Formats: sequence, structure tokens, C-alpha cells
Amino acid sequence: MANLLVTGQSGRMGQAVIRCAQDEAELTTTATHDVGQDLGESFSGADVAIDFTLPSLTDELLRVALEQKKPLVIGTTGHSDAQRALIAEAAKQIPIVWAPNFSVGVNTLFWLTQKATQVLGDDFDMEVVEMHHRHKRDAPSGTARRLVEILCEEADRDYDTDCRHGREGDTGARTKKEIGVHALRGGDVVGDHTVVYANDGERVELTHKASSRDTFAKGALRAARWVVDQPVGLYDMQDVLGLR
Ligand SMILES: NC(=O)C1=CN([C@@H]2O[C@H](COP(=O)(O)OP(=O)(O)OC[C@H]3O[C@@H](n4cnc5c(N)ncnc54)[C@H](OP(=O)(O)O)[C@@H]3O)[C@@H](O)[C@H]2O)C=CC1
Ligand SMILES: O=C(O)C1=N[C@H](C(=O)O)C[C@H](O)C1
Repeated sequence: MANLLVTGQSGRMGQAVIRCAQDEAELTTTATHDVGQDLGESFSGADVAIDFTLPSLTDELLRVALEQKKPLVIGTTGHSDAQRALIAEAAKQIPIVWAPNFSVGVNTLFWLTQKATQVLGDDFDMEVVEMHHRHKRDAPSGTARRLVEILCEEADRDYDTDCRHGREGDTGARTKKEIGVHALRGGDVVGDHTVVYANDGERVELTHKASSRDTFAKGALRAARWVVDQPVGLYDMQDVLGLR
């Protein structure tokens, strides 16, 4: 039995994780954390933490996990490049599962996107569209970012120079290399992602729609159960699901 710390206990995902954890036989939620509490103290009674908060907590989370030599499951999105590097650096000393999306369906979408891009990536125009609830702060979503990274890896594009975040005004004709990324916000949408491959005379669209946060919460709990037995290293949900 491993003891779990849930950060962002009052958040949408924190609440889903705490609720879903009640059905876990191998994990027990012994600690929760929210703004204003001492993270070191909260983590001291736990073996592993699941983090769905904001990037503003990440530096402290890594510092405490490194001090206490505890594994992490990080689901928070919207990190800066510097923070992404910090997470990778910390994973040289502790096991970390870091995933922009813990659903089995989205991880299958990642795989499908890799395969489709190997076939279509040279000829088809590629765009990514995501939609989330009105409260989401970061854009594009972490999942959309990962989808674009896959397009870049498979079709020889560069995330920093070839991404086109939204379009406005006289943008000129679409260039062959650019990848449009579009973030829609509204209502209570849990999380929709579509990869569009468009060519003259035809179009392929790969879509995933999440309808419950429990999907992410159960995936994160599975990752927590898994990571407590792993050696030091940086992992994602593909590793947890055995898709590599
Ligand atoms: N990887 C995945 O599968 C998924 C990832 N996410 C990501 O998880 C994150 C959280 O999403 P969601 O639950 O909807 O967001 P919420 O805003 O509902 O919850 C965030 C929680 O974190 C707390 N928090 C914020 N900043 C700090 C801080 N500095 N220290 C301690 N606690 C803090 C908030 O407290 P307070 O309200 O008091 O500010 C709140 O309880 C987002 O980055 C989202 O993109 C979401 C779903 C799935
Ligand atoms: O903020 C959310 O809600 C979600 N965030 C994740 C992301 O940014 O990809 C995953 C999911 O789509 C829900």
C-alpha cells in the first residue's frame, strides 16, 4: 500500500483524484495540499504525489520531492521552457511520470497521430484544434502541444518556428510547413482535441473527446501505482501503459 499526496486538493482535478482514489486497493490518500499550506509537511507522510495545479507550484514541488527523494506524477500543463528543463533535470534523481494527458484514449490518439503523420505528413496541411471549458488558463493545451510535437517529430518541422497560433488579418496564403494551432474556450467542455490533415480533394481528422475528468484521474492513479516501483527517470503515460 502506497500513501498518496494530492496537490490542488480543491481543484477540478484534485477533487476527481481524491474521489477516484477511494476505489484504489493499492493507494491511500493520506495527504492533501492547497495554497498556503507547507508542502514539505504535507509530503512528509506520503510516498508519491499527484500534481494537478499551476506551474507556479512546480519549482517548489520539485524541490520538496528532491529533498525527500519521492516520486512524482505531474499532470499540470502550461510550463515554461525553463520549467520543462527543471522537470527533466529532477528526473535524474527521482522517478517522475509527466504527461499532458492521462487518458488511454488520448495516448492512443498520440500513437495514431504518429502513424498518420508518417503517411500524410509530407503532402497534407496539418492543423491542431482543441476546445476546453471557460476556466482553462493555459493555451494551447498541453495535449495539443504534445500533438504538435509529434507532427514536428514525424514531418521534420520545428515547434518554435513552424507553429502558427491562431490567425488574424491578412496572413497571406498558408505556407507548406506551418502547423496551425487553435485554442477554443467555452462552457464546461472537459477536453476535445482534433488533428486535421487536409489536401486537395480530401481531409482526414483524428478526434478525441473527453467527457469526464475521472478518465484523467484514474490514469494519474494508475501512473502513481506504477511509478513507486520505478527506478529514477523521466516517464510519460506511454511508459505506464506499456506502449513503448
Ligand atoms: N495531464 C492531464 O491528464 C490533465 C491535466 N490537467 C491540468 O491540470 C491543471 C489543473 O487543472 P484543474 O484541476 O482544472 O484546475 P483548477 O484551477 O480547478 O485547480 C487547480 C488547483 O491548484 C491549486 N493551486 C494553484 N496554484 C497553487 C499553488 N501555487 N500552490 C498550491 N496550490 C495551487 C488551486 O488552488 P486555488 O483554487 O486556491 O487557487 C486549485 O485547487 C491544469 O494545468 C490542467 O491543464 C487537467 C486535466 C487533465
Ligand atoms: O485543463 C484541462 O481541463 C485539461 N488540461 C489538459 C491539457 O492541457 O491538455 C488535459 C485535458 O485536455 C484537460
